[in-house]
Amino acid sequence: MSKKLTFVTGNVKKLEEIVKILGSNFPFELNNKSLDLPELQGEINEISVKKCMEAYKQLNTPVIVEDTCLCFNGLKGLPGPYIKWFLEKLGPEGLYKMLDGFEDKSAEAVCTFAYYSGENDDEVVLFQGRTKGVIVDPRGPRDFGWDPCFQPEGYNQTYAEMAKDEKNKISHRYRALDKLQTYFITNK
Ligand SMILES: O=c1[nH]c(=O)c2ncn([C@@H]3O[C@H](COP(=O)(O)OP(=O)(O)OP(=O)(O)O)[C@@H](O)[C@H]3O)c2[nH]1
Ligand SMILES: [Mg+2]
Repeated sequence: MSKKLTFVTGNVKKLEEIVKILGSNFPFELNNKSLDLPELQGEINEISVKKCMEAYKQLNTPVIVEDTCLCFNGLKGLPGPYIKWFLEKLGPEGLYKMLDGFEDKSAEAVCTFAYYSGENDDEVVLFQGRTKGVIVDPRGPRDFGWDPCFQPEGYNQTYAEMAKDEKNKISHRYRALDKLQTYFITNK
């Protein structure tokens, strides 16, 4: 019997990338449920665990959630998990300008998937992927969040300027999904 998992996100762009990256190489049926889950403050892993438990509480079925952070090294990791609100208020230009007074423009995109089966004795399992880069004056299409101001290390294009398939080969999300996929393939 194929196990059913529910991926909970309110973000269609995330979902689009996840479906593309996983392709047909995923051993379980993955449904999507769009809920805007409350996110508590704290460290990255703690936020993901709590978000996952909240999803389970609401749906009472095996769940996967994802949380994305954008950490500026010059700001000691901030905005990190709060990037959504900074992006919403400042846009990609504002994110770039935040680093005006800082020589260090380096950053890290961090993607954390959290899975909870709901079974007795099981705990939330985390899968994390990180991609290093620099924050630049925005370039490229505006269809996904802070992509225009994040230029991955070793590239001269921003995430937004790269072809989607190219981003999906090196992104924080790809790296996290790679671990998640391996876990589910070995724990079929
Ligand atoms: O340019 C981008 N490239 C990406 O690859 C990417 N991944 C996430 N984001 C944005 O960063 C914030 C994360 O917050 P977040 O993880 O809480 O997401 P969310 O609230 O939109 O969805 P969810 O929590 O329901 O899954 C939100 O503003 C997302 O739009 C990205 N922007
Ligand atoms: Mg969210």
